[in-house]
Amino acid sequence: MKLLVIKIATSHEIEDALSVYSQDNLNALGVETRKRSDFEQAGWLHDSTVVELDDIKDLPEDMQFMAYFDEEADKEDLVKKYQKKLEELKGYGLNVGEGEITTSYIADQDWNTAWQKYYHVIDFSRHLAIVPEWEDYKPTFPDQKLIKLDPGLAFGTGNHKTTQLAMMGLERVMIKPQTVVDVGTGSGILAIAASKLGASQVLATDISDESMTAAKENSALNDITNIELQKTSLLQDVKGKFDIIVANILAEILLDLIPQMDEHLNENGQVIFSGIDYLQLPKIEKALDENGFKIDLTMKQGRWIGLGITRKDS
Ligand SMILES: C[S@@+](CC[C@H](N)C(=O)[O-])C[C@H]1O[C@@H](n2cnc3c(N)ncnc32)[C@H](O)[C@@H]1O
Repeated sequence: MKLLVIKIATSHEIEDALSVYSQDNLNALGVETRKRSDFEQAGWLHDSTVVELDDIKDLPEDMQFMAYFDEEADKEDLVKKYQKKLEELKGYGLNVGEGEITTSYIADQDWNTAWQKYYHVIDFSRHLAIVPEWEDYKPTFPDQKLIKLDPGLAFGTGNHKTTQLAMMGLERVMIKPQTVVDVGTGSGILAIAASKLGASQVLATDISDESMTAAKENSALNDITNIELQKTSLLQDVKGKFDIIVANILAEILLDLIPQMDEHLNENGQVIFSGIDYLQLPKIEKALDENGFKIDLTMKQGRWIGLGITRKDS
């Protein structure tokens, strides 16, 4: 079998936006970037070996973004969608660089394992470490909890800044064994983090089949029995109320979640949002205000924003 590769000559400013769009909206099997700054940094780091940038084959002007798809995927349609996305991002005032899109096919014999070389242990905090299934890790603190993970085709390796912001938020708000709903669970990473941090019961929802498979397998990998899965859009058809709602999804989708939150949040409940590009923050603030919520905590990594939210009257 072969893979379709879509390569975009672009700018590092839109790396995260293209990664999330490729995986969430276009179901890419994987994404990869080559940045000029990485090569330049290599020249600095190994100061005994001066890296001659001119000698590097196919050196990106700024960044090359590669997305991998099944060979049956509609190439022309994907190219059109990427062109549209670049236009949209440009409209937000972002630098999209050259924007040239090329396509090719490669044999996929190594793909399933080749990407594993990019995922290593993330010693995330004093409380949590994310450990790929194929790696060994001994915690520095004896009570540091390990999240064992094989993300499969679902989003959520722990490497993404948006996942990390959501985990920071969870660590901040979980102060007793509370109930949690993880909306858009992907690999299940946040649901597992919540369970490991002491949640009494966790519900994880997602619209994608890949996510349901990955989250189920990852719960089992971590010997977790208090995570329930429900395939649905956001909190639609979800029964009951929770102490904590956590959601790492793009802002446009969070806007649909906000009106559903009151019905599913216990008294004094808390909400953690991540996945918000800073340019989209005003829209989120307005929707929260209109729905009776206020922001108590704002976290930022790069251009991504994470929020801690409560009801206005709490
Ligand atoms: C950015 S990923 C986050 C994955 C994981 N929670 C993490 O933090 O790494 C967003 C996830 O939301 C899911 N998603 C997108 N739209 C959704 C919707 N309307 N309802 C439920 N899940 C949705 C996607 O399938 C994807 O798994």
